Amino acid sequence: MSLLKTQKISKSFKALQVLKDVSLEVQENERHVIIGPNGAGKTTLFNCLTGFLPISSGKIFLQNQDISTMETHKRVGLGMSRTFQKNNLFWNLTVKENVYLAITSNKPYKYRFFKPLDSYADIRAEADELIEQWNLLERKDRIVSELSYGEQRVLEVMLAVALKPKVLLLDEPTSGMSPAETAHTTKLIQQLPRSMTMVIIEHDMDVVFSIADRITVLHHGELLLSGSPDEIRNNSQVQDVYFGGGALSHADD
Ligand SMILES: Nc1ncnc2c1ncn2[C@@H]1O[C@H](COP(=O)(O)OP(=O)(O)OP(=O)(O)O)[C@@H](O)[C@H]1O
Repeated sequence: MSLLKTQKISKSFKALQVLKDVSLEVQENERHVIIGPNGAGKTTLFNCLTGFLPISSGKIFLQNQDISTMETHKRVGLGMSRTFQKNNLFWNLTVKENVYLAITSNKPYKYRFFKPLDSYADIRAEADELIEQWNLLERKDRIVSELSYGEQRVLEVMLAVALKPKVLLLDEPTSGMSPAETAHTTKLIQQLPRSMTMVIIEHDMDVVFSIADRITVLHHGELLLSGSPDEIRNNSQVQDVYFGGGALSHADD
């Protein structure tokens, strides 16, 4: 069953058409990676899916519900969570405090403002487990602005995961990470529950081919091809038009 579907969506910024009749289907439990050259329209597609930008035409469905004009916070309420290419964190709070806030935003309202969040044992335990899994234990009490860029990216992915979304949208999750952070983050993404459907924009082909069940190639705002990793790797149009031939052969499956 398709969880997230677009029907011929287009997006223009004045005279510039950035998305052209994009019809994309993301199946439930799928890890769907969007690739394409710089400026292909990948982030714009994410902004349209999540409601940060209104589409110019077409329709978007989440679990068969038409969400084309729905506000972002309502889409979040239906189970969408995303990260941004640039970090979107509470800079003056600690790592731990950022995690507490992400976790409580997903819980029924029982956490009162006059009681510190870390006095709740259930929140503390859930936060500690996440922080340890994502290798940020030593940074737990640091203010976010003191972390390295790579650590901030790790934290942002972790916060999106903490919301336990139905569909997780990650915009270049490993960009700016060190090779070790990239490897660790890729492994953790692979280990996330299958019930968490994912749409991921990624440039690093090793990461793409180690995560993707299905890949969509965007080119000049159009959907060039959606297919299995092998279909994408072996497609001559993808090779010639986008990768200039041969570039995909370096990636491991
Ligand atoms: N708010 C905006 N106003 C005008 N043009 C925009 C806006 N946002 C994006 N664009 C343009 O839309 C095109 C696609 O941009 P987008 O960021 O979606 O591409 P991308 O595939 O995500 O690229 P990259 O891989 O470099 O992140 C670019 O030409 C960009 O300049």
